[in-house]
Amino acid sequence: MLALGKLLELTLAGREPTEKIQLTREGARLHWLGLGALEVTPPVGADCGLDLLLSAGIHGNETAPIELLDRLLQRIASGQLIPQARILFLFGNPEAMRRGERYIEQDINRLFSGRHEQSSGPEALRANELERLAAAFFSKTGRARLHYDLHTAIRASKIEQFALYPYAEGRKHSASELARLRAAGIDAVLLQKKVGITFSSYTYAHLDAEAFTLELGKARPFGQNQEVNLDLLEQRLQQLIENNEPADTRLDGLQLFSVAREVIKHSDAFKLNLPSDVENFSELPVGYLLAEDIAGTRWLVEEQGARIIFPNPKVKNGLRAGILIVPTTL
Ligand SMILES: O=C(O)CCC(=O)N[C@@H](CCC(=O)O)C(=O)O
Ligand SMILES: [Zn+2]
Repeated sequence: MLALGKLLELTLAGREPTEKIQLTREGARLHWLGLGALEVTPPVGADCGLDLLLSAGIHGNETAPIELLDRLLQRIASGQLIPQARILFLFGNPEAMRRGERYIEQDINRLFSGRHEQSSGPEALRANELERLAAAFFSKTGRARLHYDLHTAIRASKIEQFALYPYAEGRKHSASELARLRAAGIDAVLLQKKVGITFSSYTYAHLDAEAFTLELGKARPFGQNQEVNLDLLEQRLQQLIENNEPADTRLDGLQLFSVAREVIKHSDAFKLNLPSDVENFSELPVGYLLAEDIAGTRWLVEEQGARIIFPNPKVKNGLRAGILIVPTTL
């Protein structure tokens, strides 16, 4: 296998490879662009016109997707997988990955779409660099652009594998992208209703890519991901890379939700009225007092069929401490 196939090892060791560009025997080109960043170009004449950005490790302790990208890249570097798509592999937060932490100083996934400019520290610098790498990758015209930002969740989930589909003014969510996700084993999709500050929101709203955050199970340390079954997603990604994806337009069984409200923590007085082990997608009855905050602020559930995801009272003030979602249709 080519040495650049060991991007994960290089990233965790903080090492720069001696050779930055290598070619596989089949003519695919691997180009190391910087820490945790590698671009794959298909052999001459084999390019199907898809630009595929695959990122993981935006949160350093979410290791199952990092291991998945490592397997895919190793297969490309050893000639088992011959790419017909351009691919950018990104490991989001290398220092947090080394420490096995979600982040070092601040959540990098709240620093995109220019937010990093109002901030400082390692994550702000890295968010700027990731935006620059993604923008350069998606700068070629006339090509399909797709970004999957792979994550795992802090807590258990009633629906294990789901996606968040960002929002941009005047743009429609794509039914064929939803069908692609369904075939990849995704059971639910949350449609965002406003522009966000996450990595997938940036590539969707600013770089015109189809983009998703994929939540793939519960976060565990490296080597302990046996319970996270990524077989369907892995198979689908390989098919995308090799350009032999079966045409699949069915949405059968895919549950759709839309974001009703983001619960924002305003102060240290914020109190979330949920058990600490509550699962994502737990239903909340109308009238339930979900949270309380400074100056008598109360978050009462008003929506029929509401469910909670990502409840987290420990986030910094000003950030989202949970999302209330409701069932929807396209
Ligand atoms: O489990 C949790 O509470 C968080 C899991 C996670 O990291 N989710 C992403 C979702 C990104 C998005 O909204 O597209 C995040 O919170 O950054
Ligand atoms: Zn995450």
